[in-house]
Amino acid sequence: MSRSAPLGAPGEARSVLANKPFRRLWISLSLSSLGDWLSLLALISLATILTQDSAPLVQYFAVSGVVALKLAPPIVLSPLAGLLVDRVDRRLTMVVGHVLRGLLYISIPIVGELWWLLAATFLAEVAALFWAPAKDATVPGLVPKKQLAQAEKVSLLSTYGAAPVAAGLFAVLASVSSLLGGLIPSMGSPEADVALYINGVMFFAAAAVVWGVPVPKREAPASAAPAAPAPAAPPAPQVPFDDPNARTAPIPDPNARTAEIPASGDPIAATVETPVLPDPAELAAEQARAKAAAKAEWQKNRFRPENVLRTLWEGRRYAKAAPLVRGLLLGMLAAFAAGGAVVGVARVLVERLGAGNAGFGVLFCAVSAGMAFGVFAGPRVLRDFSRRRLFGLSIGVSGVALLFAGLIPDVVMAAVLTFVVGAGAGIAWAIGLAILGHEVEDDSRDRAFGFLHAAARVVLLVSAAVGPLVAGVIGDHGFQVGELAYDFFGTAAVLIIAALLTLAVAFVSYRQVAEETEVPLFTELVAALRGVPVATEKDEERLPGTFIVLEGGEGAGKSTQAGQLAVWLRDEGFEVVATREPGSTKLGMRLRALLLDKEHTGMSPRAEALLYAADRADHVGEVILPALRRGAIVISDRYIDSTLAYQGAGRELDSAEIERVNTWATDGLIPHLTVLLDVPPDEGLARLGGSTDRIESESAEFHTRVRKGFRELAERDSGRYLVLDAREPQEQILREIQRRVRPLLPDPVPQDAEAITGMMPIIRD
Ligand SMILES: Nc1ncnc2c1ncn2[C@@H]1O[C@H](COP(=O)(O)OP(=O)(O)OP(=O)(O)O)[C@@H](O)[C@H]1O
Ligand SMILES: Cc1cn([C@H]2C[C@H](O)[C@@H](COP(=O)(O)O)O2)c(=O)[nH]c1=O
Repeated sequence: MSRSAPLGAPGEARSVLANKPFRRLWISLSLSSLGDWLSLLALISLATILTQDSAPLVQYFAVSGVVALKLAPPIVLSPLAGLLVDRVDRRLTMVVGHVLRGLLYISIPIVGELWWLLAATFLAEVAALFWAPAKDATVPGLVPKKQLAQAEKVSLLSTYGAAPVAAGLFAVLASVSSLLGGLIPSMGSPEADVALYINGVMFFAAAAVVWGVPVPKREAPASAAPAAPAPAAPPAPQVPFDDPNARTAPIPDPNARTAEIPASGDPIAATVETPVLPDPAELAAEQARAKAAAKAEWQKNRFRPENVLRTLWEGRRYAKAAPLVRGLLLGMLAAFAAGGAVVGVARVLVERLGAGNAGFGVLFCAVSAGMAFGVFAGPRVLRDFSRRRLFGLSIGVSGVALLFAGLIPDVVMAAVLTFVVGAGAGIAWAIGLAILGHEVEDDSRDRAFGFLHAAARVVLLVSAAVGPLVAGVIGDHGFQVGELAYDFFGTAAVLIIAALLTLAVAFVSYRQVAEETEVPLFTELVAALRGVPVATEKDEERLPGTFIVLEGGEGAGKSTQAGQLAVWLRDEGFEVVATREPGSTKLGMRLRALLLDKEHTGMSPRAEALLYAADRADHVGEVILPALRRGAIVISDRYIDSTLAYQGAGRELDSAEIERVNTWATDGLIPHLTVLLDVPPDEGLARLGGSTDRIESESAEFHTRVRKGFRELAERDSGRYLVLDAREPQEQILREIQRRVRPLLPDPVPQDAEAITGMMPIIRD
């Protein structure tokens, strides 16, 4: 998954939903998502009710079984779906999947037996396995490429937004049924049954809606045509694949991300027609080439449903990644585990607290709404507080809330506290994704996010399924201390254990993720709560921006790298000011002309040093400091070290004096990072070609001294320098610079929280 663009204004969401075929698919998805969440609640609840007269351990096992059977199939069996999705009619797959699920859910309350509840849950999930990839493979054919990211986000929003809605609906159903149960005692509490019937109806409605989606016919990939047919050969037929039932005109799909294989299983058979060629051997060779090319193209483009286990296996190296990435992954997964523990034990917990299904709905609603709140509000909370610190802290807050939810046997408190658990997890998820997006290199970002999503699903499954088992093993206990009676439930013990583990992870990831700073945590927190900047001793420490300088001899590639770096950082969403010395201000331009004009050959070295310092003073005052105060990233092509190397080492002036003059000229502003591009002078000068200016035309000895001067400066202050061999390829140099720059960047918190929801792991659909 790429770091997708934010959903943007609601208008953009509307524009993708204005597309009627996609809107139908989305409505179908929303209905089935709502049904999915509702079924999770109803099934857990029904399993608890069906086992209420059995031993507590049986009840815990039943709940755990439902959770496992509901969440495991998409993880374990996803490769199966991949075998079929490119081979069968997608619309039919979606319709049949929905109808089957509807029938299965309706059958559960009719049969009314635990074994069938578990079996039907599993079968419904197997049916869902095929719907999801069929839907995913259909979207690119319905939506223009530029709206694909929006389509994906709209889908994810309705998938996750459905969770609190379903929980609220379930709580309302439970309240209504207990009200009616009070009036008509023989009625019992049929809310779980009713929820499953409603569920069935929702899936039937989803099937009816998706039946009307005009799943586009596909054209054969262009490369499937014979590569170079003889003039007499007819053009390759554009054989439409897919959907014999299509009732509407095929939608042309210039952006198709997917290619389909015909029913025969041979991607080529339908696309290569025998041209009339004079030489049969040549024709056969031609056809073989075309077939191989088309097959390669199909392989490249064919839709691949997510294979969770493979993604996990391929991404295992992230467990050994740098501490920062490791800390982020660990913390985000712990946040998910905390939420999973609540979901797993909530139903039995509320029963112990005497709240029943309504309480379960409220608790589920609280944790899912808390998570949604955290994800949306997280980036806006404590804007002046370090995101890296907030990451660990919010996991810690989740842990503390979970601890109290376990300790206080009260359903109202449990609802409030589980909301806090969800909110903390949501904030950590949002911040973690934003930081991870900047930490991981562009080319491995997709894999890192894929790994995170896959791991999050497994963690959720394990925590939600194992929680009830542990609760069953611990059992429920009552304590009597004098007059005081305290009921301690197995479910509460699970919450406490989960809380302690979450707190331990919060501590570890805080240490790995939070940057080292002299500002104490409490001071920063108080300042952020009051909305004032943290008071520090030195003025420059207050500058929120980042100052990066590129140095080196003539033709080393400074301007090239400065430009590339600026492009990358702007792409990452930062304000970047790319500048250079001498000559970035009005006065500086005149000074540059004076300094580089060969008319002034023989200028006194001190005058030369002072003119460069004058240019720098103006540059710092007019360009660099204002940008750093705004929080921008300033990239300067040359700075003080150039004077130390050229006028100090090159002209053999006293470097301490040069430093003093320049400290005064710049008010002591030093860069956060200086990248030295080291190149032998003759190679660098050869790159420039053409006419030379006053400094470039200095002697070879002069340039050799300059190079040596730069290298000595870097050795003296190696922590602030990155020295690179400027003879390496430009792309490699840029990668090295990016690697070094990443940790210096300000906290990347996107303004659009939707960008983060778009990165939630797909747990269902
Ligand atoms: N790594 C590299 N390998 C080969 N050529 C490069 C490399 N980097 C830049 N160049 C080429 O070298 C030439 C000089 O590059 P550039 O202008 O970026 O250098 P510079 O250090 O800014 O020069 P100046 O000394 O004028 O400030 C350009 O033609 C550029 O394309
Ligand atoms: C800042 C600074 C520069 N120089 C020299 C180095 C170069 O020859 C020119 C600047 O031109 P560029 O090719 O655009 O980099 O000026 C110097 O001698 N001292 C300095 O402080």
